[in-house]
Amino acid sequence: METDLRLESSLWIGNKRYRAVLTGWHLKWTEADKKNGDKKTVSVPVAEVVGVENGRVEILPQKSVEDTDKDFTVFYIKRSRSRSTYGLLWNLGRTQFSCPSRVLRDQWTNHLRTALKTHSPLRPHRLLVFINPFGGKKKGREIYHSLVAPLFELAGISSHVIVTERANQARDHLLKKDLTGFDGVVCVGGDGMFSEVLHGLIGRTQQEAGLCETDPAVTLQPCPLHIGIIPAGSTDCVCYATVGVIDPVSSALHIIIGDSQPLDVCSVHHASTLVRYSVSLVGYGFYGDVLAESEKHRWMGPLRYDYSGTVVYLSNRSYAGIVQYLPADPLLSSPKDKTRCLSGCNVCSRSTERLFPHTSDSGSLYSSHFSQYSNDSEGEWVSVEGRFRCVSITCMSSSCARSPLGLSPSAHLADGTGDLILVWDTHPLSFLKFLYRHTSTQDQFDLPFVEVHRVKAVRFSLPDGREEEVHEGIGELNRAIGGEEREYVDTVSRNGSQQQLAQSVVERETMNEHKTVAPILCGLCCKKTPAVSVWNCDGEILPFTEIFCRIHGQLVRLYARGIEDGAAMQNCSQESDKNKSRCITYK
Ligand SMILES: Nc1ncnc2c1ncn2[C@@H]1O[C@H](COP(=O)(O)OP(=O)(O)OP(=O)(O)O)[C@@H](O)[C@H]1O
Ligand SMILES: CCCCCCCCCCCCC/C=C/[C@@H](O)[C@H](CO)NC(C)=O
Ligand SMILES: [Ca+2]
Repeated sequence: METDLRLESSLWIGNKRYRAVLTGWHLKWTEADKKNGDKKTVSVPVAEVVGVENGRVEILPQKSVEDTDKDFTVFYIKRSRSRSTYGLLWNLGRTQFSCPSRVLRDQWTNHLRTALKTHSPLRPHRLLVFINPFGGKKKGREIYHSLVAPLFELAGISSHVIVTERANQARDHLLKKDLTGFDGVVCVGGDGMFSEVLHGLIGRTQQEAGLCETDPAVTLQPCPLHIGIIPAGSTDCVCYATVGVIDPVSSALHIIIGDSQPLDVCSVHHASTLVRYSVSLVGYGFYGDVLAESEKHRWMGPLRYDYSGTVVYLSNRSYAGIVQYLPADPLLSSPKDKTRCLSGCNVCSRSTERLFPHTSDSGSLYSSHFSQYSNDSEGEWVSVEGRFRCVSITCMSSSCARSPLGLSPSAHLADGTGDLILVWDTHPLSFLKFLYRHTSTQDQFDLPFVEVHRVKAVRFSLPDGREEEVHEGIGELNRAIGGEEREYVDTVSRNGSQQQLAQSVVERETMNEHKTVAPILCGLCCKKTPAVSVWNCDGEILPFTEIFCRIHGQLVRLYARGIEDGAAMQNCSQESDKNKSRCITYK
């Protein structure tokens, strides 16, 4: 294969002559009329070529084509460091080559296109795109049409675009409609929009596999379709933690080249109900209260979280609870080992082998069942009880612009575990120190009132009698402010079979808002600390307090590759001559 695709000739860029070589894996060009020592080689991996066009072509900010018959243009990925974040920005690099003849030009474009097909098997051909026109700063449509669609067109990807008209439209579409022919699903929006796609795809996959999602002991089937995220929300935590930057062009390029990042998913259950799935934060106490408070101030846009964080901090609350957890194998990794899960992470790669032992490559992953849960039951549960400022479970670092290293900086995207962070009740200033450390590089776990455990499952319950106390409190408050009593659990019909799914607070517009914000109102207006908080599940409020969480290793795959280590890529420029050419594109 390698020899078939090899092509070598002189090509011109402007008025300079280059020796260009296509080896199958790389396209390289070296200035020809320079002394050996001054020769610089640019090397682009074929896997990072975005498209090849005849003529002299430009795409962004506007498409322009000069249709000459001896020229061709190669578009590829070019990295640059982002000033504000840890990861690398991906931009569209472009080089226009001139050939001595049309025949040679056609040979180059044909060889390059064949090399692309051969070496990038996961590149999508057809995508289903959901745009939330109201997410974040309400720029989803503009972002997609001006920055993303031209790149998809260049890469030959056809997209079916749906601009949503209501919450949960994307989830319902994925649960019920024909998905034949699509390679992946793209969401343009924030974490809430991603969550819709996550629920739709996981639900659809289990439905087709005949598996019951409500049973926490069931080994769920990994989803066959990849998910792409074009960030256009308020927090965009999932995008930040899996790509390292919030940048629609970088994300579009990861989708185009068919990057593949497995992701752990936490299923949250109450009694015999599946409540929701989460990939980032399942948080009780501070993070739940901040979310409930922020829902009242949606009109503030992304700023609502800062405002609500301050209000909730000042209300100085802690909550009683019993936390039980099933520790993960401490020999594999630790949340305090100060490592970071970066692109090509060894801990995650070894987990793939452990979770899917019968598969040597990711392609056959979807046909395998993993027996993780039966192993889980061999572990010993640990139980703690007391008053907590917050209890958080996160399957990944949950980094975002507010917290660049995240809630748990050493958490892994795809190791089949989550990190349980217990913040015991403490003095308000000590808690502020804990919160502040999220925004810096200081260790938020190096505090006497904070514990962190790597876990496979967690159960949270209230001390005896508290659950009734809560419901009475909320009921009384509702009666006082004119709210209605209503059951939270919704019944969703899927393919004729009735399946219980806790109602998402995405549908909060149609819900009794007083119920979800009742504890907050209690705290602020009635000057009485509520007995319970609410759970924040990836930005949605859960309708239950007592929950059971289980981590499902690598249940979905994103068009991403984890965070590329900017510092390591930068060091490439100091590499030995042998590696230098490989590194030039990283500068
Ligand atoms: N057309 C629509 N009208 C109203 N709500 C919608 C619509 N489309 C999607 N939604 C819902 O809007 C919610 C918020 O959207 P999204 O996540 O895109 O933005 P965000 O909340 O600003 O960002 P983040 O979740 O990152 O904080 C989602 O939970 C989604 O279900
Ligand atoms: C007194 C001011 C307090 C400032 C607190 C700073 C701490 C920042 C920690 C941010 C963690 C965000 C975790 C991500 C959660 C997402 O899943 C979710 C959905 O987008 N976002 C939110 C805000 O709940
Ligand atoms: Ca994990």
